[in-house]
Amino acid sequence: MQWAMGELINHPNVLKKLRHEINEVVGSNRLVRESDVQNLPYLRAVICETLRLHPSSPMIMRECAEDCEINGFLIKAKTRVLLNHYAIMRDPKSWENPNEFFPERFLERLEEKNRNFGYIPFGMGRRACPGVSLAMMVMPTVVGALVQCFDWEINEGKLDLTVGSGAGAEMAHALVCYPVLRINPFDSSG
Ligand code: HEM
Repeated sequence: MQWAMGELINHPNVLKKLRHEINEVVGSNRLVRESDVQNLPYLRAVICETLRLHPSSPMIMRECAEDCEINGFLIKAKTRVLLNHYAIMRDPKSWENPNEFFPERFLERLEEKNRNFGYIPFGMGRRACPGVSLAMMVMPTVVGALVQCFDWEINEGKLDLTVGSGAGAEMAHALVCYPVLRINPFDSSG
């Protein structure tokens, strides 16, 4: 979620478009709810694009159950294979301008990308993440509420969103931003 907020702050046009969608669908008299998520395609696209660029598990591991051949390479049984999600989801063969934060790409043709294993922030197969439904409900709701209720100020012109060198590909620099109240959906007097 901090990557989503960082990308939104660095892409004011995306933030504006997202806020417009939330204003249209939810309005300002109540907070974004989980049940709104299905009616907020651009919000979902923002979360999908964030997970593409910043998967929380950039690498996963598998152990071969039996000898197999992949692209002409013999992989012996019991070999441990690392899958690089981070690289797969930035592969220029699957993604146009792969390093660019562009949520619109998820408004169409997502299924096709899934089938080609080009988009796997939650892994794939029988050990894929069982928390995907919960995550894809909670993250949009929280990010949606943060965008709905607050403007976000930062110290300099742009945030430094360099990816850190750790195995979790976390932020190299802590996200520092300041909320400024826009609307208070709990304020019945307004
Ligand atoms: C943005 C949120 C999340 C992301 C990006 C994520 C991503 C992943 C990934 C990539 C894996 C490895 C899948 C594989 O090996 O193919 C995984 C496994 C797992 N995740 Fe998540 N996850 C998220 C949230 C959650 C939540 C909310 C829960 C539980 C409430 C959860 C529970 C698990 C469990 C139990 C596994 C191990 C599954 C297994 O080995 O069979 N995850 N997750």
